[in-house]
Amino acid sequence: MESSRESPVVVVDFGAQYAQLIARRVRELHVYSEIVAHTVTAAELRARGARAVILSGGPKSVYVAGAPTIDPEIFAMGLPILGICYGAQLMALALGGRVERTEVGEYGRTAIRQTSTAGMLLAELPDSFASWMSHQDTIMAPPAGALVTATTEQSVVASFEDAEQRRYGVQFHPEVSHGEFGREVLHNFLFRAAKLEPKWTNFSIIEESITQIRSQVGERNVLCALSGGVDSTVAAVLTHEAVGDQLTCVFVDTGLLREGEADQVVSLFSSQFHIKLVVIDAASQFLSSLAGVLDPELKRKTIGNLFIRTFEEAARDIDAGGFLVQGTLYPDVIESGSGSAALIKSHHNVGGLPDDMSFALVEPLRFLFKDEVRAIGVELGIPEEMVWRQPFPGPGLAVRIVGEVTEEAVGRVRAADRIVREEVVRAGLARSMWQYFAVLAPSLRSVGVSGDERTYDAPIIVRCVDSDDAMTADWARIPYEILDTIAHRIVGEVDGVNRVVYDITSKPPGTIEWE
Ligand SMILES: Nc1ncnc2c1ncn2[C@@H]1O[C@H](COP(=O)(O)OP(=O)(O)OP(=O)(O)O)[C@@H](O)[C@H]1O
Ligand SMILES: O=c1[nH]c(=O)c2[nH+]cn([C@@H]3O[C@H](COP(=O)(O)O)[C@@H](O)[C@H]3O)c2[nH]1
Ligand SMILES: NC(=O)CC[C@H](N)C(=O)O
Ligand SMILES: [Mg+2]
Repeated sequence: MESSRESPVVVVDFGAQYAQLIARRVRELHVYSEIVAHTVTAAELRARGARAVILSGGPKSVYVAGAPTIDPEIFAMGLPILGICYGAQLMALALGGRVERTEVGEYGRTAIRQTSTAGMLLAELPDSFASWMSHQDTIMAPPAGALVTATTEQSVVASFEDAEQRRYGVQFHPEVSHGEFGREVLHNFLFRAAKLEPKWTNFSIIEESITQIRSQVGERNVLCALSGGVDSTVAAVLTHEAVGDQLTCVFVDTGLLREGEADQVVSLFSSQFHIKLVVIDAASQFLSSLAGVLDPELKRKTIGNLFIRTFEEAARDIDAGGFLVQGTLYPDVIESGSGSAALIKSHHNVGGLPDDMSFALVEPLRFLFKDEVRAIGVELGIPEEMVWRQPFPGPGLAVRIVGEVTEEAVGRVRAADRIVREEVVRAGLARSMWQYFAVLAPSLRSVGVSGDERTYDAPIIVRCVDSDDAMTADWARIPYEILDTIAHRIVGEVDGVNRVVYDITSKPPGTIEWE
């Protein structure tokens, strides 16, 4: 059976972090997919021509009052349904199974074991593999009549299926890049269980974006917030293709950048592109506005505000037409708490924007993930060193200081960051890791001894992670000798630091940055 824009696989969103990722994975398997809110009715699904339904994860617990539910008629439509995490829990609850809060949650890599060979969803997969989990609640009994096809140490029911009713559920997340065989699980659902055909082909994102920018901007001038990172560089190049010289890029030196960053960005950008670039030094405003700010959300909002006020000032100078291009990606949007998704952190360029902002936003990458943007960057001929630069957040070193941002703290974390980068590059590991950096916890002091003297100083946390899209991440297994060199250099070269620790938390349950 074909799936097209007229007959999609519908992802029902319960406030998931990963709903967009599910739809993307389905489309990558050449089946058209779109997302709807959990308030969708059976009649609406019928009207949309839905061919199959995927119920997403979500932050709530299915058994609490007010938790999002679904029109029960959807289960009676005869459509193939796959529940993922919250979605699977909801199916269990609605269809005669049982869900309970357990004492031990499962977060990140989790070994899963098949308990039946009769199932379709895990067909042709190894008996045991590493799934990726993010849950506290557990399905104790599957829907009535369903077969339990896998378990883990903590999950009585890690997957279930009822082939006759065409209902399938997984506690793990096949859509994230960190688990093994996720693609195969979705493949089995779409092609074995739902019997769809892989006929849909993706549109050209580059062509569509250029057309879209042109029609949004028209003849007016436009300003682009340029950080030198891959997202804003791609956004700038797409906009330049669309409206040429109507574009001016603005790079803000926030005083929260890495060592040498401002000069490097400006010289690399100017040497590669013929696009107008304005540089604004706003370091003293950023530092003074952050004085006394301890709360990470307030910090992020303060920074988001300042960025916009800085762009507004720049816009007055260059007669910008009221448009601001940003390299916003989907993770920035979802983590900032869009729709029914929980707020994880306000990214400065989304949740950190002031309410009274006068710009209309131009965000060609808003529904994409970084690995997709990198692929576009390569296609646009953007140099490798820009495409593969490690991501650096707009709020910069401010979210790598756990506590107040002072000039002294910025100096310390900047020096430690330089050491981490130098050693990672020297070891030839830069390209293999997603991000590698230092975090300073100035108020968490510990006792040390150096040169026979007592010290009472702050620790530096070294954070190196592997990821494809920042939605999930794992700590990088970098060789001990490199960690050892980094640690020695940091305590030897950075003032006020007497201890170095390595962060071995995956995302989930951690995030990549500390604030
Ligand atoms: N220093 C800056 N000056 C101007 N704009 C900025 C600056 N830092 C961030 N931005 C804007 O905020 C957006 C989001 O920042 P983000 O760090 O997510 O993307 P990026 O810097 O383009 O890419 P990367 O994630 O690879 O660092 C950027 O795309 C850019 O539009
Ligand atoms: O431009 C940005 N503005 C922000 O406010 C922001 N917060 C986090 N990040 C980056 O986003 C990715 C996911 O971060 P977390 O796992 O810490 O949520 C990681 O790559 C982070 O470095 C940001 N980028
Ligand atoms: N990722 C999810 O869907 C989580 C579901 C639910 N909130 C739990 O903790 O079990
Ligand atoms: Mg950046």
